[in-house]
Parts: sequence; structure tokens; C-alpha cells
Amino acid sequence: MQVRYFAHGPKAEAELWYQALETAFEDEGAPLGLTEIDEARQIYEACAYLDVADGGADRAGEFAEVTGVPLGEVGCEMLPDKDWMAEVLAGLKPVRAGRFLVHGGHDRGKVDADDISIEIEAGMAFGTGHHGTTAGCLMMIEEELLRRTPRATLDLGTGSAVLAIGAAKFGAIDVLATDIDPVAVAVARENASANGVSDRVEVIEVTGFDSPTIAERGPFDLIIANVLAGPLKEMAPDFAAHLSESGRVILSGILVDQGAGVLDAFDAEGLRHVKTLTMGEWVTLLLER
Ligand SMILES: C[S@@+](CC[C@H](N)C(=O)[O-])C[C@H]1O[C@@H](n2cnc3c(N)ncnc32)[C@H](O)[C@@H]1O
Repeated sequence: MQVRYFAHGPKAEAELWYQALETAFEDEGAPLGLTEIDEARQIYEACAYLDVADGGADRAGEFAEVTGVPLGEVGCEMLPDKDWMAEVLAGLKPVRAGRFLVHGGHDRGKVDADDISIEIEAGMAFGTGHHGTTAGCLMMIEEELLRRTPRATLDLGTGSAVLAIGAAKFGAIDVLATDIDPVAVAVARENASANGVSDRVEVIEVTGFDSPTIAERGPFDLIIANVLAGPLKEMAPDFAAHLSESGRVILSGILVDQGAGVLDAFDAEGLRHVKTLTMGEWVTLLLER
């Protein structure tokens, strides 16, 4: 029988719990999860699916010891026997965005000859292609790379590296992918390697543009950033500083009614609006110097 043990807390704490669970249950191969459960309060759940012998001992104590969460705060839920992780992965349908097909390993057989395949396992980093912002960026990337091949590309906030992989597979030769989150950086490196583009995609941990590597590798012909409207506006001067003379910028993570504010912030830095792609409540913006 399997039991799902879980604990709830702020993101930083839940990430530490997840990492501790990963180390402790690595040999056992126990499926783990880290999910946002309350967006407004930024509360996350870390969980582990542990095998428990029939009528066997409760393992909440082990979960509490590994994570440091008080035993009384460890939740548990009995599950009928089945491979939960395989079920979650199988439930993730492939997503088509332009010529790109973003899919899990279980759907390799669905890739057509004309598709540009991006294989991503659902995991701890954002970017399975299911979100309108990711799909919007992929479509803009395709258009941009059909227009010209950038000398250097920056994917800021790479998550699963879905966009960096897409750009590299479409012909970009020098892609620097960054993320503030060390877990995303590790996942992004794995995904770049699994997709056969680690020679063209370098992944580094950095907040915004705050790294000498960014200055050394730039200026960039293409900067892609699917972050959020607030940080994008704050970073507008950095985008302008690291963009080449004929460079272009693809921005997403922006709600429809936030688009004008983001465009104003970038316009003030000399970056003009080229086009907007709307996917549901989200917009993806293309700008140029
Ligand atoms: C919405 S996800 C986008 C992931 C992927 N690029 C996609 O399009 O699906 C945003 C990512 O940006 C990262 N991030 C947020 N703020 C950042 C910052 N200031 N600098 C670098 N990365 C950041 C987050 O950790 C997260 O992985």
C-alpha cells in the first residue's frame, strides 16, 4: 500500500523539505511533489508517496524527521496501489505551439516528422508548454528565428528550459538560460541534455541580469523572458543595456490589462512595440530597439 505524506508552508521552506525528501528517499525511488496550493498566500505543499507494508508501520515519523516538520503537522492520505507518478505524466497531453510539439517521454511516438520536438517531463520547474505564456513565447520564437538567426540569445527565467531548448532546436547557436531558482537550474540542465542541445544551451543561476556572465556573453540579438509584469518593468533598463543594436525582445507572463504598462516601461528605454500575441488572459509581446 502507498501513503501520501505531506506538509504545507511557505515556498522557501517547502523547497527545503522537498530537497531533504529527495536525498532521504532517493534509493527507494519514491515519487515526490512540490505544488503551490494557495496562490494568494504563496503556500506550497511538499509531499512524498511512500510504500507501507500491509498493516505495517506508519512512516509519518520518517517524513517528520527528514523534513524537520513537527509530527503533528504531517498530513497523510492512504492511496490504493498504483503508480501515481506514471499516471500524472500520462495525463499530460502533448502541446503544439507553431511547429513545436512539447511532450513527455511517454508521448515520443506522437512526434511527426515535421515537428520540432521538445521533450519535457512534468516536474518541479515551470514550463511544460501547457501555459499560454509558454506557448505564446514558442510561437514568437519560431517567427523570430525564421526571420534571422540570432548571434546570442538570452532566456531569462528559463524554468524547465522549454524556450531555450526550442530556440536551440530551431537554429539558435548560443543560448544562455538563467533562473533564480537552483532547482529549476538543475532541471533545465537535465532537460537541455536530454534534448541533445546542451552544447548550445548553457544554464546558470542568476537573479535578473546580475551576473558577469551575462555581460560577457552579450549583447544579445534576442532576449526572451517569461517572468511577470512587475519584474519585467523593473528590469526594462537592463534589457536595453544588454540588447544588441538590432536586437529584439520577447516578453510574457503579462496579463492582458498589464500589457500597456509594460510597453510604456520599455518604450522609455527606446524599445518599440512590434506585435502582441494574446492567448486567453495572457499576452506575449515582441519589441525591438
Ligand atoms: C513563468 S516561469 C517561465 C518558465 C519558462 N521560461 C516558460 O516559458 O515556460 C518563470 C521562471 O522565471 C524564474 N524567475 C523569476 N524571476 C526571475 C528573475 N528575476 N531572474 C531569473 N529568473 C527568474 C522563475 O524561477 C521561473 O522558473
